[in-house]
Amino acid sequence: MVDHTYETIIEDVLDKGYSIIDNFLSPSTVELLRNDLLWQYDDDQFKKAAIGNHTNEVIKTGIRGDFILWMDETTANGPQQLFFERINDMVQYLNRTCYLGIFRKEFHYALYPEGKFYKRHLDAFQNDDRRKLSIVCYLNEDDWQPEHGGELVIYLKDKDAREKPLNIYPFPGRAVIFESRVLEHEVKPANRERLSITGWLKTQ
Ligand SMILES: O=C(O)CCC(=O)C(=O)O
Ligand SMILES: [Fe+2]
Repeated sequence: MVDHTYETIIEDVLDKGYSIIDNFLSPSTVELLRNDLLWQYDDDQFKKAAIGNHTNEVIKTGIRGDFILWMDETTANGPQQLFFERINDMVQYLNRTCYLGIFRKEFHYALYPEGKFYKRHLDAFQNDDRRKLSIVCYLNEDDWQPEHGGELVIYLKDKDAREKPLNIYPFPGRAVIFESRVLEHEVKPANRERLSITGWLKTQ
């Protein structure tokens, strides 16, 4: 059966390299995940995010200032299961219709304290290019406004190859999907805590 949301995602990513999907997660799922994130954060389960992967990771607060907690699907609690069901449904569709060959994924919760940011970067590692698609899902409060900041800026190119940044606000329920190896992006500081799930669909 044709799913219009997924078809739009596929078309967007092929055309433009990214897709923005509002209501990717329902308000009730966002609230459950937000409460779970905050509970785990208060329980000291998060660690300072590092740059690089397991073999060469370093903490550089001048580059990124968020705290993360990796999510394990095999031990997922109720809210996390809702999240993985949503992702798995999408991945199955992408694999079936586009032969994307995604059979691994990794996701983490992220909390950016007020004023923290993640400087311009690419999500693919120098020593590992298995990350194909990056996905960010925002878990912020319903009253998040543009003046709270915290934009995801993606650096697009216009048809003359001139750089054209696009600001995307982290509204709750919204997901942004983009090609990990292609699109440079950054997270601007917000004037309140900024909550999300970030992850990658991988080919191996
Ligand atoms: O939170 C976002 O909007 C993007 C996060 C990001 O770029 C990353 O974790 O690699
Ligand atoms: Fe990133």
